[in-house]
Amino acid sequence: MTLRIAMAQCDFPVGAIAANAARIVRLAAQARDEHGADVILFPELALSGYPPEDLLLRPRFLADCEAAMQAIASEVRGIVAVVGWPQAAGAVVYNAASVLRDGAIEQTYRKRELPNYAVFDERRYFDVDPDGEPCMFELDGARIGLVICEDLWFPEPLARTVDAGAQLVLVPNASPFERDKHAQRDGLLAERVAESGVALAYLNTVGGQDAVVFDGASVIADGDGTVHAAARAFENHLLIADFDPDTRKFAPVHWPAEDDEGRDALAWRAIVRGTRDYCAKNGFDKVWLGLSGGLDSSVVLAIAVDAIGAENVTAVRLPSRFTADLSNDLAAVQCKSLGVRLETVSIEAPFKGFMEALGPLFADRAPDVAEENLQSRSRGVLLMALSNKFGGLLLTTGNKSEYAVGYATIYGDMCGGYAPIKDLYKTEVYDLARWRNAAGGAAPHGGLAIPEGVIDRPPSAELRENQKDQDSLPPYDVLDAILYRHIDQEQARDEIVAAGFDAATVERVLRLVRISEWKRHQAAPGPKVSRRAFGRERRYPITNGYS
Ligand SMILES: Nc1ncnc2c1ncn2[C@@H]1O[C@H](COP(=O)(O)OP(=O)(O)OC[C@H]2O[C@@H]([n+]3cccc(C(=O)O)c3)[C@H](O)[C@@H]2O)[C@@H](O)[C@H]1O
Ligand SMILES: Nc1ncnc2c1ncn2[C@@H]1O[C@H](COP(=O)(O)OP(=O)(O)OP(=O)(O)O)[C@@H](O)[C@H]1O
Ligand SMILES: NC(=O)CC[C@H](N)C(=O)O
Repeated sequence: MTLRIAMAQCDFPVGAIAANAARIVRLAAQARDEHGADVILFPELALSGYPPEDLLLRPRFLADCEAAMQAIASEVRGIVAVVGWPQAAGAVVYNAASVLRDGAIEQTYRKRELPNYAVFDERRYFDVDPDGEPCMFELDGARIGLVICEDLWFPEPLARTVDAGAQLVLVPNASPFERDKHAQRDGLLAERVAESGVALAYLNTVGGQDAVVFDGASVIADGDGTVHAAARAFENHLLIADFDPDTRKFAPVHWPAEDDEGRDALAWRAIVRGTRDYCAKNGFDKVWLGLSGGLDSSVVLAIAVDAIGAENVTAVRLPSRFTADLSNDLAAVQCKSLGVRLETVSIEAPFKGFMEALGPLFADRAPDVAEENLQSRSRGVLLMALSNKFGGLLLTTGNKSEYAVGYATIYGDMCGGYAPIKDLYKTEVYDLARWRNAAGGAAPHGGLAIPEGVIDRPPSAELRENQKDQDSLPPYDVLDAILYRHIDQEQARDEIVAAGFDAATVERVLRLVRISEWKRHQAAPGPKVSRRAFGRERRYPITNGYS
């Protein structure tokens, strides 16, 4: 006899306890009534959303979770539901998942391995129960175990569960997307199954939460080591599979599978989903951005259109005396291709106003970065005013290379609430632009989503005559290679130089990274796609005597 397993690869927003509880009850009923499921699995901390961060320090929040769990349990009948939630027990809190059956909480498992690296902070909030037992329950004669996310990354929790007799282990997860993580997860599942012979149902949550995006991409693995195709990433699905306890094999029933579109496709979809969810969950139905005719804003425009639709995006050209005609033309071409409303507001008048006001103080000092940044700040002021007047979120367009070396004007082009390409080095922005044009779907009104001319022209901030990024920075392929070694791989100066990079260039780049830490601390959040994103994953002191 086979068991029908439902897996709710869905978005459970952080803090939305009542809405999440209602959704859990609704999905359990749907799995039972529409699909004849015997058991439904929900993601890690589905009730509170993941990660709830310091909400977990509020006793009232924890009490509300407890009350909601009791209410959910009372409604679950005719199906077993496994629901993740933060369980307070006296002064400690556990990252827990409970087995709900026949209107009651039958048992509760407490996570044993608490991740405390990268974006994870679980030891700040949760305890490990020293007396914690493996979780096992029976369903129609099958023996089903339960471990939670990081537990699977160590052999011991699964081994204990298998020793207790499990034939199938359910694994609720909150595992954020990063490039190449799918292969890493597949490898992990294959390794654990090879060690244990147990079948695994690995369910991941989905959706953007501030600077992380959960990709779903849930996986089932048979007891003989066969890892089935992952479920479609970044999409909500009530997944259904049948499990045969005798053979320990799965048969997918409703399992929209991920196409192998490659790394760039996944990164694009992560950023699009992160941008869409940030807007929706924070109450924005439209966005603004300054569109310069350069690569960064052009790519951010295409992302915004894919995320929330062209009709909800307004691009603004903000030309100055240094803006090339080509810049204005390319911005117009792109907006036409994508069907985006384009406004134009010259910054000459506000810039002159600032210069007049400052004239007596600046006196006869030669023009320098102060005048350059005033142009950028004029743009920031105008864009924020538009967002204030008409509503909507201002997207900021900086990339990882710029954030790394501080090549952006604070309170200028860094204005804005969300930074979609913050975790892409400039060379990766090029890659994604080319991928979007080649494989990301046609522009609705002809032409390319990102005009070829934007990709071909040399990057420029256009804050002075004939300015090019390469006047101030090494070529981006060199810069990004150094930054990748230093930031993503934590290599020191000597290691980077030993790899063949010019010593003076390396020193200059590393110095720029160090002195721009303060800018990053004030920067808008953006979706993590790399293994080492700025923000909570790379926490450096601003005031720092170590070079
Ligand atoms: N440790 C620290 N803690 C707190 N504040 C600190 C600080 N160090 C400097 N500062 C402050 O920061 C100021 C300098 O930072 P900031 O004003 O950003 O100016 P800054 O970093 O000097 O210049 C911005 C750079 O970004 C380039 N750029 C590239 C691409 C686009 C754009 C654009 O705007 O469109 C600009 C632009 O060409 C220029 O090279 C200092 O005057 C000082 O007030
Ligand atoms: N003329 C302009 N009109 C509207 N926005 C502008 C203009 N110039 C700059 N901006 C805004 O400032 C941001 C920073 O400029 P930056 O030069 O770093 O990026 P870019 O022009 O989009 O790309 P690239 O660096 O490849 O030229 C732009 O992305 C855009 O949002
Ligand atoms: N929430 C968790 O325990 C996640 C940790 C895990 N290593 C992952 O990213 O998949």
